[in-house]
Amino acid sequence: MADQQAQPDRELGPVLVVIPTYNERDNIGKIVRRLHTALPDVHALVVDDGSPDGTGDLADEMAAADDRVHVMHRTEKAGLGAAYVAGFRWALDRGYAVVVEMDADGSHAPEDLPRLLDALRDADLVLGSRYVPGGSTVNWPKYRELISRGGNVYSQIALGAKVKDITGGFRAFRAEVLESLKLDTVASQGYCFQIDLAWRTIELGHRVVEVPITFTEREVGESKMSGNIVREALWRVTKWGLRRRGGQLRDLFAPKPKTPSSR
Ligand SMILES: Nc1nc2c(ncn2[C@@H]2O[C@H](COP(=O)(O)OP(=O)(O)O[C@H]3O[C@H](CO)[C@@H](O)[C@H](O)[C@@H]3O)[C@@H](O)[C@H]2O)c(=O)[nH]1
Repeated sequence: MADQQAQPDRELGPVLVVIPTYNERDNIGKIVRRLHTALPDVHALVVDDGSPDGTGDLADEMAAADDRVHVMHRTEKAGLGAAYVAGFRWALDRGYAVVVEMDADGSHAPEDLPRLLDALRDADLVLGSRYVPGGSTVNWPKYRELISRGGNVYSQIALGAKVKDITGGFRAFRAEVLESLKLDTVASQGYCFQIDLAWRTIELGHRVVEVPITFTEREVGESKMSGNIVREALWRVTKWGLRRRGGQLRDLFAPKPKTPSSR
């Protein structure tokens, strides 16, 4: 069971914030300090993919000095999705009740997390949303906003997803919901991991709500966004969408069960 010190809220239980890192040495200390100023009792797990800039070593020093900080070292850069799945398993094995996704680079404000956790009292997954009233982006290059908005519109059309920001990476899950998502079958590596998990959650009928957040472009370090990440999202969402339409067509043409009056 997770340390009781990690319990910020009697109703929700212990919270773990999973922070994936690749070359975030100049960001990780600051974001964890901000997190613990906003919510002193939550725990943080840094999932580092062998960052060449020494992020993992710095995270080890932070963990040695503060028992609310934990570190998972992975050998090589294997994508955001794989890092999160490993972090989620770690959380579930240790009995955390709430698992949060958050970037290391300050794009997501830890000061917004109390609002996400408040909303989780009446939900199973809370999405920090840039595209609901009150949400916004700051200093994001126009082309990034275009890709992000385009990805959301495409997901709405292909998957019928009703949420406005299915690609965002600041969100809070109830642990039992994560357990239900069949993490073993998650193959998404890049940012489409976000769509994958939100879509699985919606499909299972869990309660998903959006809370407005401000996403602020990082000031230090580089985004890991690439053409491959966009292409992966495109083909996976298209595949899921076609599968969904196939299912709908099958239902439409499936022989109807005979009712007693039609016999
Ligand atoms: N461990 C690990 N961490 C990674 C990897 N790739 C990225 N990260 C970490 O994941 C976080 C987000 O990566 P960025 O590359 O900074 O993301 P972004 O371009 O700002 O994209 C944001 O917006 C996307 C679109 O809405 C989101 O999908 C994404 O999650 C993120 O919030 C950062 O903490 C970064 O170090 C990886 O392969 N392995």
